[in-house]
Amino acid sequence: MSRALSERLIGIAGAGAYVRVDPPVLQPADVFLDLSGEDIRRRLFLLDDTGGERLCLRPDLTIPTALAYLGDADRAGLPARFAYAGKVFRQQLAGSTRPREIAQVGFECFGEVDAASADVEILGLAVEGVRAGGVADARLDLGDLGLLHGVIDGLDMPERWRAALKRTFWQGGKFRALLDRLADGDTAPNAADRRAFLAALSRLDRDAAQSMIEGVLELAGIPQTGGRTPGEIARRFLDQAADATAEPLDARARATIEAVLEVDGAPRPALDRVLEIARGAALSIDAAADAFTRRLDRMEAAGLDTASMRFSADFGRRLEYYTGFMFEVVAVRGGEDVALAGGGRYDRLLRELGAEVETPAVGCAIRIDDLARLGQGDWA
Ligand SMILES: N[C@@H](Cc1c[nH]c[nH+]1)C(=O)O
Repeated sequence: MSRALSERLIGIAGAGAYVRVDPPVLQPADVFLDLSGEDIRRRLFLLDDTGGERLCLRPDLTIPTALAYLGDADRAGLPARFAYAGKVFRQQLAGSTRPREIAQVGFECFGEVDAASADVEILGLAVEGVRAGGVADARLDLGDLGLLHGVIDGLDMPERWRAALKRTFWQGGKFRALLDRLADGDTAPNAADRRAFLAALSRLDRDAAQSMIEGVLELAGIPQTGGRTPGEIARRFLDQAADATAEPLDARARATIEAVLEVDGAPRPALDRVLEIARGAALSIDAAADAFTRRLDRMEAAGLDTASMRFSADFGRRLEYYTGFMFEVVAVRGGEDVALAGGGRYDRLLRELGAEVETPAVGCAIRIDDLARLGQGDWA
């Protein structure tokens, strides 16, 4: 890891504005299993402490920074800004050439009520950081969960489906398979048998069915698969049972979601297109659209050229704690996109970690090794 580059980037936040933190590499695993999403949880390096505690190597520094903030009684509830430099650890699939150890410099801003200005402050640090690392031709990709959630929340469907759509909207094939299942039902070859089984399950008392399935899994010696506990697997079974007997997703609702997710391009015209689709489906997403516009106004006031940015409604990141604005700073080399920095807004995470008051948050991380490799500077 290029220490010189890390130090230089930490410095761009300005002396004193961001407090430097250095959270432990070993973290309690459960928090990450619960809050960072399925993709990261499959990539966790898990370890058992002899004391019985389940630990992991930190897969990111946002959650450890939030935990450090919440652990400091003098600070909790007050706005605070933190900077860090360190490695995160993620398992890679067999054959992947992606690194397991990733050096990051990051910035987190907690408790700032002016969301648009905090978003732009963080975006500005990422852009400036990448430029300071010697990459001057990076592109900015933007996403916004607010718009998509506004649309999904306005459509008629069970709450569980909304949550599933929000979790998978950026995952291409997996998302299409989910839409197919919600709209057409289960069409797998053994669908009739599965349906009969799931329908029988859905008639049982939920708690009794849950403990029965958990019992079967434990009896079969399946303690945990793909990072899921028997309890979670049982819950998913029961959810599928409920889905199998629910009214299918309406064709118009499906078409609306698909049309929104196709929107891609410069942010202002893209927003107009999303609004047009929402209006056509009699949905009101004014609050999300206003927040989006306010943020663009702030970006322009800060001297950023929004017309050259690329908004995609299906832009998503692997981490599931994001709740609104998301972005990546991307360089193209040899025809390949290399994401040098990324981040976004995560307004629920601190509450989920135990904060006593609403604590909006936004942050970003810059990937140091890729930046040092691509940049013009001599950072070795
Ligand atoms: N932790 C995220 C970046 C981020 C910081 N804050 C919010 N997001 C990552 O590893 O990509």
